[in-house]
Amino acid sequence: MSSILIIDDDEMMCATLSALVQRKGHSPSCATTLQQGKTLLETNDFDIAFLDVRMPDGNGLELLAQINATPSAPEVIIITGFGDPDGAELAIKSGAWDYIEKGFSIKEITLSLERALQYRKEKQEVLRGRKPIPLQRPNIIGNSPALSACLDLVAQSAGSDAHVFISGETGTGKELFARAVHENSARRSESFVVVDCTALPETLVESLLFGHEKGAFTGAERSREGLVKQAHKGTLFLDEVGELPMSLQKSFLRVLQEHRFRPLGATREIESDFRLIAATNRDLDAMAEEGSFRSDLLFRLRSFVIELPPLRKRKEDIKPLTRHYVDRFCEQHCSGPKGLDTEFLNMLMLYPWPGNVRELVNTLERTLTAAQFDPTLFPQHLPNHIRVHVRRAAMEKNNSETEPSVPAISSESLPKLQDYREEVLNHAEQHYLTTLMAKTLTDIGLACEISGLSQSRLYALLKKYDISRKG
Ligand SMILES: Nc1ncnc2c1ncn2[C@@H]1O[C@H](COP(=O)(O)OP(=O)(O)OP(=O)(O)O)[C@@H](O)[C@H]1O
Repeated sequence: MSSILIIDDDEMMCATLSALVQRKGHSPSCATTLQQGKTLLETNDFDIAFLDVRMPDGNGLELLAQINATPSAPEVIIITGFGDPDGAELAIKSGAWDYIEKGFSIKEITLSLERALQYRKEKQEVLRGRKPIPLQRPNIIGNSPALSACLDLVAQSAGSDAHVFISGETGTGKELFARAVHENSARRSESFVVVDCTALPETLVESLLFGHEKGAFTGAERSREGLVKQAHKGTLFLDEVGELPMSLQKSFLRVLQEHRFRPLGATREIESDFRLIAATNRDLDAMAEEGSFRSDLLFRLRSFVIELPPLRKRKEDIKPLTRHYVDRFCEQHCSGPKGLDTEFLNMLMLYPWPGNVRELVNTLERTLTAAQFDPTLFPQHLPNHIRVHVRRAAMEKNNSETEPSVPAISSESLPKLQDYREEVLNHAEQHYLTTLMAKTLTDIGLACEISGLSQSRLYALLKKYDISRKG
């Protein structure tokens, strides 16, 4: 039996919800003001709290933080005004478990309550710390604090059946982590079904996801099981969920809530008990704000969030990743092990890797092709664009550290104007030439073209100021 708190100033609503809660075998308590609710929360433990937004003594959402801070921290189901478009958004942003509009049906509220209770039960099982199972992470390389925090989340999610939402830039390992969640869950022996939402053809999307009966549409010569059904008892991985067509988001939300759907042309609904993992590299909050992604679906997807950091924010992982992939490629090509020069590793550390781990892996493969039989990898084996980027960034940094300032003079010992002018000129010339060499990466032809200097004059000036002609 669970304890349910109902905070609503409408006494009829309190009575209706209490009766429903009792019928389901739980114990209800009612509060008709926020203050009463607070007092009950201080003296009792609750599993679920129904919370009305508009209360006579304030806004219910303001109580959310306090509810979360109580020892029992019940899951909160917000009751929003009927047709209040901001209600759902506010509830989502305030961190409630669910929201429901006034005027709800008994079926809706029962479903919401049951799901919240199921979620709480699973969460508590995880928190109670059933014997920790060692995490399976065969293909995930790296031990940086940022990556380890994500692996901790994989371990936590392993003990529950909550939907998982993985965000991160392209190539950060979202699919790899989705597989790790599946491999560590109780569903590991069932299928892991990948749906790439960018590759779903608009016209076939429904039939691909939900399946169809023979003759459901022209060309449907045989009935076909959809991807959602194929994930029965296993995991459904929706990659790039931000690309899910708007037309399908509503029906998918329903499938997510009820785990039932009707294949095209079928007369009866079928069931699929899948766990959902969704991934994206897009800003779904911004998409929800501009109306291209349903905020209620986003709310459902985000039961358990893993945010993968970009590689540039966990540079400690670059070295073990490099060692792992270089060894792997050498083994695949039977070329014997290769050493890694310190400068080579330094250069990898200095590059920002906009394509993240995928870009690093591809780069290493290209590098090994360039290195052929050389036993050690040096910066020279790296693709040009990486060396150019790193060198340029270093030179620009040096340069910005030596920004020119007008040479100082004092009123007591003023130099002759001609001497001072020459000193300022030398100073400016030196700065110009250092910047020129950094910009052109010491390409003398290009430097002459930009500066308008002849090659011999340029050389003379570089010599005068002791500026290197080599990068
Ligand atoms: N921590 C890691 N250890 C080892 N390999 C990794 C790691 N992270 C990513 N990779 C590798 O990088 C490549 C890209 O990973 P993955 O496809 O999982 O990224 P993604 O975030 O799903 O990319 P996208 O957003 O473009 O779909 C894969 O080859 C994957 O094996």
